[in-house]
Parts: sequence; C-alpha cells; structure tokens
Amino acid sequence: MSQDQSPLMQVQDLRIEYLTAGAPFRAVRDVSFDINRNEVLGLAGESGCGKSTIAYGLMRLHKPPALIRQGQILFEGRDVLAFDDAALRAWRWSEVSMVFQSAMNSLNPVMTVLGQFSDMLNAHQKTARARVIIRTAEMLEMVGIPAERMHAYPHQLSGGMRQRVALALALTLRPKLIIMDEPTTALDVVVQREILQEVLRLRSELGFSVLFITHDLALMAQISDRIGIMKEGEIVEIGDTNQIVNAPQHDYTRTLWEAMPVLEQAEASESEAAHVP
Ligand SMILES: Nc1ncnc2c1ncn2[C@@H]1O[C@H](COP(=O)(O)OP(=O)(O)OP(=O)(O)O)[C@@H](O)[C@H]1O
Repeated sequence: MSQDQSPLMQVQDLRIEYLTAGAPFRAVRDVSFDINRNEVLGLAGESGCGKSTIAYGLMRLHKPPALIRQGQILFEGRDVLAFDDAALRAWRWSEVSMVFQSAMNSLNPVMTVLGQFSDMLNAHQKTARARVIIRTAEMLEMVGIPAERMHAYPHQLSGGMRQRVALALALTLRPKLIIMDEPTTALDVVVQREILQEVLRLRSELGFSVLFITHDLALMAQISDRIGIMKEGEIVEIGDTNQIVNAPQHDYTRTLWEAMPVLEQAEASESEAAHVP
C-alpha cells in the first residue's frame, strides 16, 4: 500500500454547465475537494444537486450539453483536463474506473462477460486469449462469482452478479481510484450490503480510493471515511464521517440527517465508528 501522503486527486474550482436553449445551467459551481489515497470519500446531497455531473466530469466522461467551464482536475499532479484522447484512454480503467448505477450502463448487453474483459484488456495491452481467460477467472472469483459464468451474457446474471462483474472489470487493471455512482441502488438491501462489504475488503487487500455517490445516507456513513455534502451544485461541507454525522457544521447537513430515520442513523454511527480508525 502506498505511503505517499499527497492527495490522489485534487479538484479545484470545478465549474460544469449544461448548455441549454436559454442561459447555461450551472450544475457544478466552483467546487474544490481532494480525494486522498486509499480513502472512501462519499458525496451526498438531494437529487439534482450535481453529484453525477461531478462523477462524469472527473473522468471526462461528460457529454454535451455538459461542458467543463473552468477549474482544474489533478490526478497525482497531472492535469486531467489537458489530457489528449490517447492519454485519456490510457488513464481510464488503468488508473481510474467507474461503476455506474445500472450495470447495464457499465456492461455491454450483447457481449459475454469474457468478451468485455477481453476488449478492455486488449484496449490497453494486446493480451493472449489464454491470458485473458485466466485474468477474467481470477477477477470473477475475487468478487465471488464462479469463473464459468464468464461465458454468460449480462442478462443471464442477477442484478447483484452484474454489479459484481462491473466491479471486477473496474478493478482488473488495478486502478488507484474507483468512482461509484449509486452502484447498488437498484439492488435489494442484503445484496447491496454484501457488495459494499466486498468493496471495503478489496480496498484493504488491493489499496485504492473510492468516490462513492448514493442517496442512502446510512449506507454512505457506513462505508465512507469522509463525506462531502452537496447542495445546488456546491459542496457546503466536507469532513470526516464522524464529524459530518455527529457534529455537522452546516444547517443543510443537519437537515439531511434529520430526514434520515433515527434507527438507521444510530446504526450508521456505530458501524462508522467500527470502520474509521
Ligand atoms: N443533459 C442535461 N441537460 C441539462 N441539464 C442537465 C442535464 N443532465 C443533468 N442536468 C441538470 O444538472 C443538475 C445536476 O444533475 P445530476 O444528475 O448531476 O444530479 P445528481 O445529484 O446526480 O442527481 P441524482 O441523485 O438524481 O442522480 C440537475 O439540475 C439536472 O437537471
């Protein structure tokens, strides 16, 4: 695991707008934050506050009409906004990867699981078929899926299994950061918890950072080391999970927590205390 204390990713004054027919809509308003090495940073806030726009923007996966208007994204000191297409392709998957809400957005529905591993591996480095099969089997087993399922198509797998495949794919090239946008929202609570436990286990085994986006504050408190609270395109507060849960500084953070069922909050604090050293 890296001993480097410098932030993995530094986001400074990031502004993202949607160019609509009228005035541009400013979805992300000059936001600054760091993602540290090996941490889970949660991003919370009500629907429409700009979480997904940030997630896509950080990977430069945002599409028109979204436009990054200003700011800086540094990854290990490198200027991501200055990357050309080749640098972006090399960077994605190998240093940063993303798991979306619906595995159907991460996975190609008309390709077997093996085919998707093959495409991704070959896009980075020409890889012999035997090697692709070995690597796919290893990665599937790492996330608790029997290796023979590599021949299945996504629709032949359960929702939970598809998300595990998406996670395995995202981890294959050992990225330093995984961006997870509502990765388990579509799944039932038990499967959701199992998968997030898996993410935490893999993180301690492999060492990577996670930017974790969810509507579910209890879940967020359980798995995050730090949490940023977003409101209308701004980060109004960011801090250690313990502080954000137990001593929020901003009124909006308090409002968000108050909207959460008391039982879940108590459970979250307990579990959070168990996770945060
Ligand atoms: N293609 C688009 N064109 C115009 N506005 C958009 C577009 N996509 C998103 N927006 C607007 O940008 C704002 C931020 O949206 P975003 O999806 O980032 O929020 P979010 O916090 O991720 O919401 P949710 O939790 O519901 O996914 C919203 O007001 C949304 O309506």
